[in-house]
Amino acid sequence: MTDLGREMTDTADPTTASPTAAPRADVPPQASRRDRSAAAEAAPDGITLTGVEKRYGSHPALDVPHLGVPAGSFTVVVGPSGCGKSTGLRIIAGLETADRGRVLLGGVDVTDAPPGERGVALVFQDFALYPHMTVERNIDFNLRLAARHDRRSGLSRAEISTRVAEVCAMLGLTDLRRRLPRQLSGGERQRVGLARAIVRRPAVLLLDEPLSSLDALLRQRARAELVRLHRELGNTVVLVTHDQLEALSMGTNLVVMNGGRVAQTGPPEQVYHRPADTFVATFLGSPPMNLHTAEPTGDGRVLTGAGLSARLPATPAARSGPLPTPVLVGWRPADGTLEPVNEDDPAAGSTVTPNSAAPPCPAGAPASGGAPAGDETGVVVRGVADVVEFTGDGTVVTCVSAAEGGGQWAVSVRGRDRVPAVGAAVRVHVPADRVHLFDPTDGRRVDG
Ligand SMILES: Nc1ncnc2c1ncn2[C@@H]1O[C@H](COP(=O)(O)OP(=O)(O)OP(=O)(O)O)[C@@H](O)[C@H]1O
Repeated sequence: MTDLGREMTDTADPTTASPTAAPRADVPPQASRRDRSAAAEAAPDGITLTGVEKRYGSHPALDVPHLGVPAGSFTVVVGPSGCGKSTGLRIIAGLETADRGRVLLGGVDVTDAPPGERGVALVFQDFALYPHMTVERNIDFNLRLAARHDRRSGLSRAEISTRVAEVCAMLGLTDLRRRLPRQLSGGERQRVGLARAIVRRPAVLLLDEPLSSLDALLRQRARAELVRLHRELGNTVVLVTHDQLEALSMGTNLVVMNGGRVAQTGPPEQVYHRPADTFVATFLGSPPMNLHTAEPTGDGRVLTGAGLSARLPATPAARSGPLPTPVLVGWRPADGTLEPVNEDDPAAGSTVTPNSAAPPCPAGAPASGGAPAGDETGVVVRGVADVVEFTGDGTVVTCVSAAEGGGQWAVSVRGRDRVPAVGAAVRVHVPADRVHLFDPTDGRRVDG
């Protein structure tokens, strides 16, 4: 038996899926495998889940009434451990069967199709490589298999060799090409798994934490390469991650999951700046969004809480009806600006130490310790610096509220701006357009 002949007996591995691509919307569900694959190569398409539910025993792992992954998008799925991210990916790949619901790839119902016929490539966190094959053979295996099956549409030896060389260079594997998987570190094995999937240029690429074992530098490189690859291929990528930076920076589309459900979807900027509820608001962003309980007074434009006062604009965009009482006031640590503390402020009296060569606090800023001055809108919070953490490109100052019951909150100080010393009184202003309002009873956003 030739090498390839021996390798071909190993094709039971579902993670290698089909060497072709995903089906297309204009191909009917009953289309043959060959038709689906040919159409898919011409135009990759999106993914739709409808009414998908999955339980393990009595535990509901996934409950997705509807989720659309746009064709050609780079969709990042993020959420806490155990929220159903991998289960969803495995159901799309056909490695897991949903209890109910349908999975459509490019409008074609593949719910009952085996993994190998779905035209997707899936890369796991712990991708299983063929132990008896070198790195190079692991990577080019599916391409050689496809070429062997279909000599007309398969790639030539030279084309395969070029693609493998490209992908090895991209993932820093060139010098490891002759090694066996057992001679690689965990991170190197993971890179081979990734190379093996992307070398096929699949129309749908599913990535389950594919970068988690890489060191910071390689991870940064692989991130950029994946984004570039997606731009070049225009395929549909779904990447599962725990990593905030990956979630916000890599994708064109973000899916935030919580407890088996989709909490919010949309472009990353939109989800970050307009979180639908307190879960999304506090899950995305580091440090997380600060939340304070406050009571609207008068016409609802003025809010007061422990160590907090706020004045909202007269006509807040898209807000309908009165605010709930109490209401949760949210702001991101990076949206707050340190202001000078008035000597009369009950929390004042401590000093502020400058960073070396740092500019002073903003000149001309209102110096009152209470509500935003004059007609100014926004939120003012007051507290005492408790923990000061240097993060490289800034500093995070965690403060204890100036008033009892106001809890803790954090403000990010950019670059070399002045940083309060531990124990210093701190006053932070947040502009009105950076303030988020939520209903404490269900956590839903109430300001549009
Ligand atoms: N084979 C299984 N048997 C029983 N329970 C399972 C099985 N697979 C997953 N689960 C449970 O289903 C839920 C969802 O698991 P899943 O692996 O999809 O979560 P996840 O969001 O990918 O988590 P992580 O980020 O930790 O990988 C979890 O509570 C998990 O314990």
